[in-house]
Amino acid sequence: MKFSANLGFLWADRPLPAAIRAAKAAGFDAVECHWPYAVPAAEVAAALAGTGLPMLGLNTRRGDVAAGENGLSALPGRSDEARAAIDEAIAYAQAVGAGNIHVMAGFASGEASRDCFVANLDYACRNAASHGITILIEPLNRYDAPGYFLTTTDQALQIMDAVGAPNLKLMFDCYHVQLMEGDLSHRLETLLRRIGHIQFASVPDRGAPDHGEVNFAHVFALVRALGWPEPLGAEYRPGGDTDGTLGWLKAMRQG
Ligand SMILES: O=C(O)C(=O)[C@H](O)CO
Ligand SMILES: [Mg+2]
Repeated sequence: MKFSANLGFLWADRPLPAAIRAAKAAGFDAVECHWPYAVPAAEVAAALAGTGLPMLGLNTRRGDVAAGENGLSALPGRSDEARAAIDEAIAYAQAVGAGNIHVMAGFASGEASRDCFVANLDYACRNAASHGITILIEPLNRYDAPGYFLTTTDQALQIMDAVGAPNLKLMFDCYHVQLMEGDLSHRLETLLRRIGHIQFASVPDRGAPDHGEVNFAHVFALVRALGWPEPLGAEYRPGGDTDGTLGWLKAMRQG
């Protein structure tokens, strides 16, 4: 089983290059991040080369975070900014060798937002395709992100079908899916073909995957049995020193 450290949460107290080195030292197989844009891509690329870890993915900018924005691509009237964020993400992903970009929808609802999201995803997929980059969309749960445009896997599939691009996939975050829909095992089995990346955290507290209402030993074994070849993304809040939360990883390595 391979695992990716999400450096938006794990070792988030360290500069990104140091966090990449910490993930390597802890035994992760890959890393992924949220919004790396404050760090020059060359510094991230050098840390990746030094550790040999791949960067799996990153997110598009959220917009005006201080004003509470959480993505731009489903906001009618904001497509110029949304597409600039997509262009920026593609350039950064290319520079660090990341294969996935999560295009963030934002707080929105209704038909105009849906059409706007579909059009911006079409733009993202067309521009990412020539670089071999996959575009991801991720349903977020209503407790952490109330009012976010994309909340369920069914809605994500409808959007993906409307865009119709082969390089548009679902970010299946077990944490969000469990909170919104449950039935993780059946959903993983039936959606696997449409999934581009899998993430996890305990539910409901978004901690390490060694407690809470989801049995991750079962989920990991299922994903392995389904033949999923990619590292699974550990996207949990360590609530302190990350190294002190990695008992689950050591147990997986021993088992
Ligand atoms: O919140 C999540 O689960 C994510 O994966 C996003 O990348 C950050 O909003
Ligand atoms: Mg996630």
